[in-house]
Amino acid sequence: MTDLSMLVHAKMPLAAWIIDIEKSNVPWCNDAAEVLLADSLDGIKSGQRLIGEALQKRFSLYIDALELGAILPFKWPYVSKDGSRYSVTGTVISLGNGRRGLLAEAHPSVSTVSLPASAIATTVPSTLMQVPDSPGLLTQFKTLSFATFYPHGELIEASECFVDVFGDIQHIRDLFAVTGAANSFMRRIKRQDCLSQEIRLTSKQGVRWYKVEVSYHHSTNNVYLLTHDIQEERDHEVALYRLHNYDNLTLLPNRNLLYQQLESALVNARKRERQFGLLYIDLDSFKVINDNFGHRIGDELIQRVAERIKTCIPPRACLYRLGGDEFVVVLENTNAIDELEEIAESIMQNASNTYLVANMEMMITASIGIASYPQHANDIDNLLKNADAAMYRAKSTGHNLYFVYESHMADNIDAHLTLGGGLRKAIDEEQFVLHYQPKVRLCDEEVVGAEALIRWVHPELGMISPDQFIPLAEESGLILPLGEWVIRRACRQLKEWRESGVAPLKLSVNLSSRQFMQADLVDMVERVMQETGVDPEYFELELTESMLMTDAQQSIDKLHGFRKLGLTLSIDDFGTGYSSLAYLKKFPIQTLKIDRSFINDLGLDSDNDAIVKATIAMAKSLNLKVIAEGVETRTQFDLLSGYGCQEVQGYLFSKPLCGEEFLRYVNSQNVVAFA
Ligand SMILES: Nc1nc2c(ncn2[C@@H]2O[C@H](COP(=O)(O)O[C@H]3[C@@H](O)[C@H](n4cnc5c(=O)[nH]c(N)nc54)O[C@@H]3COP(=O)(O)O)[C@@H](O)[C@H]2O)c(=O)[nH]1
Repeated sequence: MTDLSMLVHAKMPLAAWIIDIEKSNVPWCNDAAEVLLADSLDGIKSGQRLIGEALQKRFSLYIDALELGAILPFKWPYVSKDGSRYSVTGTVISLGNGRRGLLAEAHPSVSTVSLPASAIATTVPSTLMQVPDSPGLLTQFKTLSFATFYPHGELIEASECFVDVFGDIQHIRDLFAVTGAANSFMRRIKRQDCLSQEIRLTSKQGVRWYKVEVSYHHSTNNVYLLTHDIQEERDHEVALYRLHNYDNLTLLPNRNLLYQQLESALVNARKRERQFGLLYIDLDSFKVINDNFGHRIGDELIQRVAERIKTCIPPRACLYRLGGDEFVVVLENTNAIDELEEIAESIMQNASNTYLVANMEMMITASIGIASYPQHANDIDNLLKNADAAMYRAKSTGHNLYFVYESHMADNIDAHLTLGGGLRKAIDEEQFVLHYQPKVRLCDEEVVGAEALIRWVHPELGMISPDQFIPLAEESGLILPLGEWVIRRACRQLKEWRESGVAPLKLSVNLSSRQFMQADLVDMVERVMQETGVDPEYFELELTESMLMTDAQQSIDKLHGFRKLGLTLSIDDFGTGYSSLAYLKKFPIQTLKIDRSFINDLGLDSDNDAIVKATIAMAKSLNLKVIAEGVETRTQFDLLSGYGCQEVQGYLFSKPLCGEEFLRYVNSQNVVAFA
């Protein structure tokens, strides 16, 4: 049982009923009493609940006592059909016109006395106590909030508990904030005789939720009202609703509410022949922030981003957080995709700015996918899937972009998902090859090295890029055997080139983060190098800043392990992560590779130029070699040369080539080196 259901159970209303002593019937009982007394009362029907014969006899004893002037509150045990024990307390109340009744309430009992279920109403009273005579007898009633009214609503009598809760009211309408509500309530009671309802009443504590059980009894012409405060349950229900439907961190509606809004948007759009659309937003490289600064900072950034996105969308659009770094914006009643694109642009311009988090200026960008009903899908699941596919395309094309869905994008995603299944088989069947991209020395344009880049030659899908399957290999853990295969294949290739007389070239391989965390990584590399007999001086590992910063101290130990083997180490994609200068000095690395995002706009964006110049200067001061990746134009090459960069890699010289093509390329370029 959950905490909430236990609480609700504990708050179950007490069973309460009124006994008309003279008529020996029960003019009123609440729902709980109806369940509890089902076996003991004959024909429990509204207004016709008759007391059984045995009970009638016992009551006559009590009536006698009353006539002798004693007002006796009753206490008697009661055992329900399921064996639960209760202590029933009876209190004399006025039924109007000088008639008396007994208001009985059953409290769960801790008593161990076991009595048959039929012992409902009276054994001889266990406690006899003198209480003041009517009026005001009901005021003795301490635990139940109960009141009787004349049919027009004037109060006859209220229990002490009722007065504590609602104050000294004169009329039933005093319980209602609005008179109209009171009148319609009274009309309903007369129509239905009895009703049980959850409503808001004005109490001394303010307006609160109550469960009211009301009964109009024709023979006494009285209205009986019992109230249970259910505000706490309502608060818990609201809290539970919030928990299920809102994101705790950003307080934005979550996936549940997203689906609800999309379902209703779909119904409206179909009915009115309108369109609606959504933007699927995923923050770029958010993992890097979490990994480097911890989840507390990551969470704070997510909150800031959510606030920023909210300011970039029109008031009629709704923002949801799906979890992690994923958000969705829904825009209903739109007739143009342009409107969705405008929102995407506004998010990219405003959200992709700096955020002040924990006294640090942080930058984050977002990739956005757009899909709209009915152009891109006819149902909710496909609409979300297609917006996700467009977002995925934006992410794989570069960051801080948005794409509107096109049908081929879903094919890519489908392929992406089916690739996962084939990966294990592909490793077993060695469906992979390495391609090699030359690294060129700037001063003389000689090829001095290469980067080994994996490709999957899929039997049906053809050549698949590592961007598509490396993340899957990481997720599934298959990156470990795959990574080992890459290192072994690269070492063999290096050995083959050396044996066939190629001048010494430094060959680098990429390590993935999961691979870098592998406990026996250094041992594995050492084993493969010994096995293949490669000269460690010509073998290099490329690692990213985020990998190293995840656990900087452990990284330093691991890097020293590699250095002891004699190989060199390079930081890849430099500038995109968050490595600090202090750590850079401690990492035993030899090379910085400037990320191609800085090279793209070289000469066009003064900020990028400044970053590249500063990186080169810093690398020099740390005695590190600098290589620039993604060099595609002569202008970029010349600028890098002017800034003092030592090596370049990029399409200006060559795309990654298969082993044979690479050899041909090197032979054609390095006339001098391969004498
Ligand atoms: N863990 C491993 N990761 C690997 C391995 N092989 C590759 N990768 C990573 O996959 C990413 C994509 O690689 P790829 O598609 O091979 O792209 C590389 C180059 O083709 C591309 N490049 C190089 N020059 C240019 C250029 O001038 N323009 C341009 N648009 N692209 C260019 O860059 C990729 C190399 O990047 P990097 O590794 O950062 O030097 C990529 O992240 C690979 O790292 C593997 O075996 N294991």
